[in-house]
Amino acid sequence: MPSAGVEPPAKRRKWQKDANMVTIGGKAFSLEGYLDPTSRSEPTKATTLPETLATTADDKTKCSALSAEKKSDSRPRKDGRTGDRTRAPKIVAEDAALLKSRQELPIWHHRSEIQAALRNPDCNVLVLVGETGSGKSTQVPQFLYQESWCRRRKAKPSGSQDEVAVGGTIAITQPRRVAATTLAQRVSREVGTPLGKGKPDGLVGYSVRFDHVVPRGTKIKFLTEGTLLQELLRDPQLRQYSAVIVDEIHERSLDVDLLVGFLKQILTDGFHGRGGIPLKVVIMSATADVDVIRKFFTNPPGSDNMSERLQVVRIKGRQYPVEIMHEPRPVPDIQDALMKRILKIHLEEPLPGDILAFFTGQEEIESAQKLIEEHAQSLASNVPKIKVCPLYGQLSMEGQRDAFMPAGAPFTRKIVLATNIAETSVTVPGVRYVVDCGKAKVKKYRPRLGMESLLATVISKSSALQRSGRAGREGPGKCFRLYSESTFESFQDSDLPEILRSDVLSAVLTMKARGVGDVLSFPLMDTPDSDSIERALLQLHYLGALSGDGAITLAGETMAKLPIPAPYGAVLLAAARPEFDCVVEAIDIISCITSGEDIFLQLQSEEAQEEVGALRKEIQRREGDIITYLTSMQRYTGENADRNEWCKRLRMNMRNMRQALNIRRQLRGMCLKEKLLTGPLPADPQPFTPIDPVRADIIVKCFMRGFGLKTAMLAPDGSYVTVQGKHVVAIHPASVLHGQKKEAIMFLEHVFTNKNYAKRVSAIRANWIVEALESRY
Ligand SMILES: Nc1ncnc2c1ncn2[C@@H]1O[C@H](COP(=O)(O)OP(=O)(O)OP(=O)(O)O)[C@@H](O)[C@H]1O
Repeated sequence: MPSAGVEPPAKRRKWQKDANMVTIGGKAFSLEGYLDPTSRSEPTKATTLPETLATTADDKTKCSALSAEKKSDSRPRKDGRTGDRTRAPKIVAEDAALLKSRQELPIWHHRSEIQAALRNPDCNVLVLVGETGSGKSTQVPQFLYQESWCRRRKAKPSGSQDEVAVGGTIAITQPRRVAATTLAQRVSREVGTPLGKGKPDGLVGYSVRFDHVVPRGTKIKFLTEGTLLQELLRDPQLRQYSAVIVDEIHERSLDVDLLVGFLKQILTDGFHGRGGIPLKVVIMSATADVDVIRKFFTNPPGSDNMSERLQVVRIKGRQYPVEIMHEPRPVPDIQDALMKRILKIHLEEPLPGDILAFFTGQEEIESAQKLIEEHAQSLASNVPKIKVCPLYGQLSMEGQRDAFMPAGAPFTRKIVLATNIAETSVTVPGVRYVVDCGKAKVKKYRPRLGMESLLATVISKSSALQRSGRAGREGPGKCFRLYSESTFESFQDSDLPEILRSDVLSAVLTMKARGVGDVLSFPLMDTPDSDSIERALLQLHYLGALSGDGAITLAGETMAKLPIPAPYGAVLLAAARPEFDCVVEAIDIISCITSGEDIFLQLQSEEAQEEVGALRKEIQRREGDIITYLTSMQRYTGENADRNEWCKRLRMNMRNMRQALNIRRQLRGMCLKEKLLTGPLPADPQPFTPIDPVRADIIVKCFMRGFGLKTAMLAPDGSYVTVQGKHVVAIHPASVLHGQKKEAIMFLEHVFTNKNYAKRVSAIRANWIVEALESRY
């Protein structure tokens, strides 16, 4: 296939002269399909569904299910769980078109088989494997929520005198927020109780970080794996649920591995803590290794044999075909190839049909967005307009939502630029064309060095299949792989589970907080090496999360509840102590750090660096990066006029700053709840006063309570040598301290890219290291 190219300006005039043809990369393309926008094209398919819907046969069943629910219905509590009160959701009849599309899904014909498998009192685990788009995520919870075993019941857990309510709701987990929220929206419409403002009742809800929408009467709740793990800390037997559906298990995130470990514990302890009422577990994926899952659930060391309790259902086929195209040979420059392919599709393929392109990271997406938008300005009037929507994990929920809305204007194509967050589970409405760059940024942790690397690496076959599965969901689709067929054949079948390649600190803390005494014998599908676990135990002890005998401390319990890595949790706990008293400032800093790749845009040209460097002087601090983050947040929230304009002037990442505000709000709320802060806090905007150097030192010292082990001393040869491990590190070029010599430094991140780098660096005194290492809670 010839390579396409971005039209050089000189040739653009030709488009205006000869509107039927354009030349890209030396090849002429016809624009016939676009020539008469009014008659030939339609806007991309709208996804908003009518609110007034026709009554269907299914509604009768649903209404009776709901009237049964009336007797023991639920009202949301502050913690997002449902109570046992009487109030049924108001039913809106289901759209006939939606029902028809459900019935056309391959999984529809397996409805009875799935229901029968779980009705069997001996079967508590169902493994469901079906192709992408076969209907697993949207349909399975709907097949199950009216089953009699799914009713809320009263039971007396062993050792308790009182009856408690058990079951009534189905939890369905997703690896990411975007999948959980969009699936909840879709399923809520399919069951006829669409989610929305002013709709307190409904059968479907969701719970993700920053957002909990759990209407009264919720029977199906979509959650991220992390949110369900948080619920496990409060409710170790998951008593509010009758079933937990673990979707997209093939992703093997650290959270999902922990989650199935806890589920297995609940399954194998005889449900005593649930008053004998079983919890059903459904494991789903298009690309999972069934043998691994079967082995995990049927061979519990030291417990009864589960082999009869596990069933497997396989669903064949997908609704629409996806044509897969490979490059004839490897492409030299991925970013360039992505741009060319996207623009080529835009010129060659007719509307309707949006594009979803997979990039490696936020930075790559942002630079591509800029180029495509610039290019869109110069398109001839008879070529469709372009709406670019970025989609990556750190983008705020509102920012992500755009990608799921129709382009919004006639004769416009939506082009979604995504990281692998759109790889599994999601349906991006309108998408017919997928472009897969064949790479993803993957975090790898080297426990001995305590160092993380984030490098773009080739994806697995499983990822490639998932990516192509994003096309062909609403009609036949095409997937353009920017690698050759033989390259695809060389990919590993699946990715290495996260637990084997990342820091297990937070996983060990979660286990401890959930009462796991011996972490090494916790049931895991893949066990990290004992060195990594021991290191995590030692670090948690240093952070004050574990006592000398390995039990969780009160401080550790609080850290486990906070939605940030344990070292930042330790910083917040220290900040609440009278000698530091800087929780508000610590939250500002942590919010900036955890909001995305960086709040400061990286500037390519030296000219731009010089120009912005002068402007950024007003926020840069000689103490280093963390006080610079603090000043940035204080200036941003203190901005009275136009915060976006302020970001533009200083070349700050507007999206990340907005996300930082969300995190700040959430952390403030949690710190008030945990009594680390006393309210009320002054409302923004507050007048900006630069923090004085004495207070700045106090804040840096407070951060050392979480990062005392991430320190380095200046050696006589001018290099920095880490206190732990004695490795040479360089200050990262993105740091305000880059190129400077300080007595000692503390860094919050240790990464390897082309060199061993310390990131987010602060200047410290050597004696502060001793103080921090000797301190204990
Ligand atoms: N938000 C949505 N908007 C429009 N259609 C949707 C939406 N979500 C799902 N669908 C439709 O429902 C079909 C089934 O989606 P579902 O997510 O249940 O499949 P799946 O088998 O779980 O796929 P995967 O394995 O890729 O997650 C999609 O192919 C699409 O046609």
